[in-house]
Amino acid sequence: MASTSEEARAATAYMRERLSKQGKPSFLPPYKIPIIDLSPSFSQSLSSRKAVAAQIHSACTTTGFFYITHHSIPQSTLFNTLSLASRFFDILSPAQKDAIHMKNSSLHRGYEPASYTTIAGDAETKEGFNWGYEASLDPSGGDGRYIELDGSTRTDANLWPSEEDLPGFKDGIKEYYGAVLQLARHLFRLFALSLDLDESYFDEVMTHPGGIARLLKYPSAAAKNGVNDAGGEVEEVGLGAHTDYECFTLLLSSSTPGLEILSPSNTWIRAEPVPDSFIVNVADFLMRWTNGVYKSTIHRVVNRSQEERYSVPFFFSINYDAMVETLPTCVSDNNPAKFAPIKAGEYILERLNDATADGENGYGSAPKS
Ligand SMILES: O=C(O)CCC(=O)C(=O)O
Ligand SMILES: [Fe+2]
Repeated sequence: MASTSEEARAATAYMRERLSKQGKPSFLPPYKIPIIDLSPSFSQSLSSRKAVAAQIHSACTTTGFFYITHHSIPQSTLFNTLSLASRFFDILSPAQKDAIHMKNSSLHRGYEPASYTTIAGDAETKEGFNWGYEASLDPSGGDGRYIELDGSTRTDANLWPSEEDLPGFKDGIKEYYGAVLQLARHLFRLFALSLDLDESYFDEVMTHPGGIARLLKYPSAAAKNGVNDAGGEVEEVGLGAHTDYECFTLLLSSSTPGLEILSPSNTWIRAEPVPDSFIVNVADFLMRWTNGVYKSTIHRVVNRSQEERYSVPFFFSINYDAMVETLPTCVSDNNPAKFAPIKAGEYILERLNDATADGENGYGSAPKS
């Protein structure tokens, strides 16, 4: 079995190979991203919950991406969160942003200017702000045992703008983060059912879970696009092609499209925004944990519209100190366990470091120079 760093390198090589075959963007719908109505998952009836789990299983073994609707987070919370994102980027001055710059964080937290990351040598257009789990943001209060990606017990990793600079920001973040964290826990119980495991199978590894979230702003195409030598439009990539590293991502976005998914035939498919939904995608740690049964799909963001795009991804991980081995229901004679047991935090940190080492994008992206 490969070592963790060999695995990280293999993941990067896999993505390069796929991208070398990519076709022109294709916006025909040969590949449909399913929409799953979560309402029955809140029912007392196990068979209703299992029916939702079956849809999750089908999506995770094919597209690796799905939308969820009727997820229980009020529309007003979604709206307020996207407003927080626009306030953060538009109100804070360059000096106020610089005071919480990601360069001051060993754990990739804080403000990330567009120029901070590159994709194939060009700056990505997105601006970001990253933060992670704090027990004070967890409606369950946590279990007092949170550890950081680097194994430390520090509680000061996040870099927040001051209340004076951005009144109400931290309270708004707390409301959103708490809601999305509880939704992720609910979803992970459905994931357990979807994998033929007891519904409570993952409960003990989500008591102090890793959960990085980001605010992202992608400027409009009008603000960014130039014209190339042949007179065609130059397309600027907002966020380069990547897979996510954790268990799964819950993505909230404004109504401006931009997210694209690499289909099995290596064409880019647009994920059109669905009102009041989240997009959920399987990430690499869960793909590994399920022995490759659940698919972590390559995606990127290109804002081709005349409007800005705002998005707020939440990357749900289990407790970073949890040791996992391949799920028993994902191993068979035809599909023997491919991966060695591993600690969640160790895997994610290795992937972040690998992304940093080769100077490419991804959460934890490398500085440009
Ligand atoms: O902004 C988006 O729509 C996607 C963001 C994303 O893929 C990421 O941050 O990993
Ligand atoms: Fe992503």
